[in-house]
Amino acid sequence: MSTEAVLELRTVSRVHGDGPTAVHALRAVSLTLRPRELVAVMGPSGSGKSTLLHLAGGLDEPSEGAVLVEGTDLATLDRGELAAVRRRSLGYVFQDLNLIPALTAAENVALPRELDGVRSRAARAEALEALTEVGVGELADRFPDEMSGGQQQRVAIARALVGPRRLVLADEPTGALDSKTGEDVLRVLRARCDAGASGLLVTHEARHAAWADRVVFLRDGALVDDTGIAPPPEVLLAADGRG
Ligand SMILES: Nc1ncnc2c1ncn2[C@@H]1O[C@H](COP(=O)(O)OP(=O)(O)OP(=O)(O)O)[C@@H](O)[C@H]1O
Repeated sequence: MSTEAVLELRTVSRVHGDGPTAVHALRAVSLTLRPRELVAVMGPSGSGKSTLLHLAGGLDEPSEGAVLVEGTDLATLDRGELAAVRRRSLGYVFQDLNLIPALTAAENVALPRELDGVRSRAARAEALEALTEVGVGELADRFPDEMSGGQQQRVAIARALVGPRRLVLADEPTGALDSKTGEDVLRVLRARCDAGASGLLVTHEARHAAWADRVVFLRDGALVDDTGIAPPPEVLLAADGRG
């Protein structure tokens, strides 16, 4: 297994606007994710967590610094190439799931693969595999409104993981799920990282961050700890009991 960084942020800053009203959403953040690593990002509201995730996923561009996905600086890519990296290497799980209501679970999961040129029969097979991996294989032919919130969330994770993607970006993926279902979703994410992917997980909850290998903290756009040495005590306690 390669130990090359799957994601590397090199002294990345993001400033919105300019002059006295400029907002420094991120300040000189450096962060490296290696294969199999799940890193949690915590910090108060407005500290820059979503901005970090958007930059990592090529949905936003840094004002300074560089974002590298599997060794490629995203700034060197044209629009088409960036779109291809986003489809092939990256998976997103956001709070609003963005499942397409008119498509079944399997069709939702297969869609990004078909957009990437995979034949529909092969894309469906990949989708079934991804759905089975997250424990909802038997719901493949149901529509989103025929599933519970937790089941829909698993479908969204399957869609983020389908095919050869190696980097999963999750912004509060447990959203409004009850705590049991939320834990299940994190267990799936953890298992996927153990199987070779890398994950960046934004969360407000220390017990969710406990699933991560490392926890990094943002404050006013700056990383205040990237060592994992000094997370809050509750994170350490919870990590000990990780299932
Ligand atoms: N498009 C934008 N224009 C101006 N300011 C922005 C923009 N996007 C984000 N910001 C500002 O950048 C800062 C970081 O925002 P971000 O959404 O990354 O924080 P967050 O930690 O994810 O917050 P939350 O936990 O509330 O979701 C905030 O001050 C926010 O108001």
